[in-house]
Amino acid sequence: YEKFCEKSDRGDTGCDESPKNHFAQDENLKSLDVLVFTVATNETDGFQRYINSARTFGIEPVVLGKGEKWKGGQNIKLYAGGGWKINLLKEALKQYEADDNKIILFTDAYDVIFLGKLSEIINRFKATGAKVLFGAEPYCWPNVDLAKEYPEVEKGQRFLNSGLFIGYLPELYKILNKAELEDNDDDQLYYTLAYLDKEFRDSNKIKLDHTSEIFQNIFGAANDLEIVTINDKDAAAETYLLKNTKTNTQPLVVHGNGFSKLTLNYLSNYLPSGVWNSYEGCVACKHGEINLEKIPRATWPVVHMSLFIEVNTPFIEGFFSKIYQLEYPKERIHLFIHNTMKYHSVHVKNFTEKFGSEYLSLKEIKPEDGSPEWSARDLSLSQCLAKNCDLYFAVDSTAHLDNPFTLKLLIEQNRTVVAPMLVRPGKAWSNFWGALTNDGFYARSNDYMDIAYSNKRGLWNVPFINAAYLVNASLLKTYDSSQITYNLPNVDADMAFCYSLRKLDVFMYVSNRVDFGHLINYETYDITRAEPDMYQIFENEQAWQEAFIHPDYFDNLNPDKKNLQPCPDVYWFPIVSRKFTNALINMMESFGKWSSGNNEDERLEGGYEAVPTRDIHMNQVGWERHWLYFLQKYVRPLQEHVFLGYFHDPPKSLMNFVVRYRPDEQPSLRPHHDSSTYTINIALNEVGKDYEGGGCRFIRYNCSVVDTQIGWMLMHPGRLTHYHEGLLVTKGTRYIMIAFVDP
Ligand SMILES: O=C(O)CCC(=O)C(=O)O
Ligand SMILES: [Fe+2]
Repeated sequence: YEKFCEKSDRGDTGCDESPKNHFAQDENLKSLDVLVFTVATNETDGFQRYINSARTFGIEPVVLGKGEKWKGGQNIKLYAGGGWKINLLKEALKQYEADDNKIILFTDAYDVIFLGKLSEIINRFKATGAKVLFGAEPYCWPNVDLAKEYPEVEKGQRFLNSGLFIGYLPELYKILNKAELEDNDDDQLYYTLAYLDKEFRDSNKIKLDHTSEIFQNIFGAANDLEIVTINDKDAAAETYLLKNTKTNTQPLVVHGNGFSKLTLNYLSNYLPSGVWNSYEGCVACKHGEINLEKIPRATWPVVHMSLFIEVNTPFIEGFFSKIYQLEYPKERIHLFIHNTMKYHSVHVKNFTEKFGSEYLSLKEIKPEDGSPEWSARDLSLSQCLAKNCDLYFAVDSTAHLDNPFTLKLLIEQNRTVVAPMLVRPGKAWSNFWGALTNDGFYARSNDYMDIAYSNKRGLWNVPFINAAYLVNASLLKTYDSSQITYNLPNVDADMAFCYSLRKLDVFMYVSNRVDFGHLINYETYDITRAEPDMYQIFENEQAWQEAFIHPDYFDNLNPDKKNLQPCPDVYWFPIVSRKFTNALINMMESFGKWSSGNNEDERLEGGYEAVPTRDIHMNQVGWERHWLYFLQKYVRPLQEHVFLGYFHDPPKSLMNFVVRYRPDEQPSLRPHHDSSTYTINIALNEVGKDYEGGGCRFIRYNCSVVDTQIGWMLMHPGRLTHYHEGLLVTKGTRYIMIAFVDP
């Protein structure tokens, strides 16, 4: 399938296709009489990786079978191919028949990478004394019964693998012509029988690379392999080598045969040395990138953006606003929304009614439609094709794309499948898996934590992604809907999808080259509460702050900023957002059990309140822990900022409540001291609009704050100096949030 790089009608896309490797120059390459052959019908991700690794060392393999239909039989999944590979090679070598010194290196393509120079490969080959050398593996395949016919070995692997071999042309040619074989016969069996013919083996000096001097087949040997890091003081960056710790060798060609493809994918994040290093991050991820800025916006790829709301999700408004803020022309985006949650119908409606018409098209699947996740996801893939999309972009409601350039950057990355790395902040939970168990479930790779915490940045080939990812639609056009699907019995939709991609050897990349955003934790979300997002301060701190803290809050702490002081030692700060003030009022009014305003108060330890208000305590709505955390995290720093030298962490507060003043209920509060070291008093609604009158008067200073600002907080000492009263509310309802800190 095509990449944008190869689209001629897109003009100069800034594609950089050729890997450059400055330290791997092979000076001896030209003098070598070697030909490198491989077989590949399609330019898959694996093929691209193979070619890139070859070019790193200046190797240009001859690709046989390019563009043809695979004729190598059924066993493509287990071993890279069949007899067809042999017949292709035999045909290709015909033209060289008389050439005695010529050396032929054959490798599979999709699951192979080069780790070293061709001249070094030749040197090591010559040192073996073999005329033809095959790679070795621990399994006798495809015919186990032949195992006993193999010579015993002291060290290394005993059996032949046909994915990697090297030989002089005459001897190799003899092997290729030893017997007839059909295109769909097994190539490994063919070579095995040639090898097991002792007389033939000896006369043609056919050997196996038992100890992986050159060839490393991974299957069955993954535990023997280790990536070694070499920090050379004089080098610009560290180098990486593959080491076989069992044989103590450093192989030069590595083959992810059988079920070891994922191991090869892991290794190829670091190998060949130069694709990634800790100074520059990923070097290889620049290959094939495009630059959208070089293309007129009106011709930017058409994206089918599919949003999935499969769980009740905190901060869904934030989710939608980040989707809306993505830096991409909306007239190039088809929007598809699958919502299974009735609770979110109103949020979806708010978004689509306001912004839906800006998109190229809009399709919505509602909870009433009752379609299961996999079918909605499969449908969205086929919608993408029906709309002739260039790209498919899936985003789950738990994925907050904080970086507005996310979509654009992913497109520019220009990979078949790429996900922006998203994590639950401070947690190891992310939207990718570094490794898989044998039965396809989560396993942790060695580098998982380093990637999840962005200690290592790059573009990582991984076996599982979810929550947000971009798929090049040419992939969807290449395979049919039974091959790429979210529908698989007994597995959830994401796992089914990734399984289909793995089966097709499509690479899934996750990028943390920059910060893209974060994941929402939905596990404790309780939609039976009024304002459930308010209760998410612990689970989703970052989103909570974004939603509920005043946009100017952090400016309060700026040393150059003069904090407002409307009365002596009464400080005034913006602290919470309108979302917060609305939510807190709603929490209290939904609960509704306002106190009587009498002195008797059974909520208090002493049962008596000298200066009662009409109020509801935070613990009555199950929000006390949250409030105390808010005090510690957002209020305490302000206190330390203005009342110097007083430290009390965490702040204590027993009395935390919302007060309601009304002309016909309790309209004012008589002069009093608070039993606090300091008191905070947050205005929850708007004077002049929601009520008239009100405010707080500090009697000793004859100073009143009456022009209170919604979301702003007064902070004042509680005792002795700051004798105060609540002024009369003459109309409407006034709400304030009060806490007596450090009583
Ligand atoms: O109405 C005001 O702003 C003051 C309230 C107050 O002093 C209190 O609740 O202790
Ligand atoms: Fe007070």
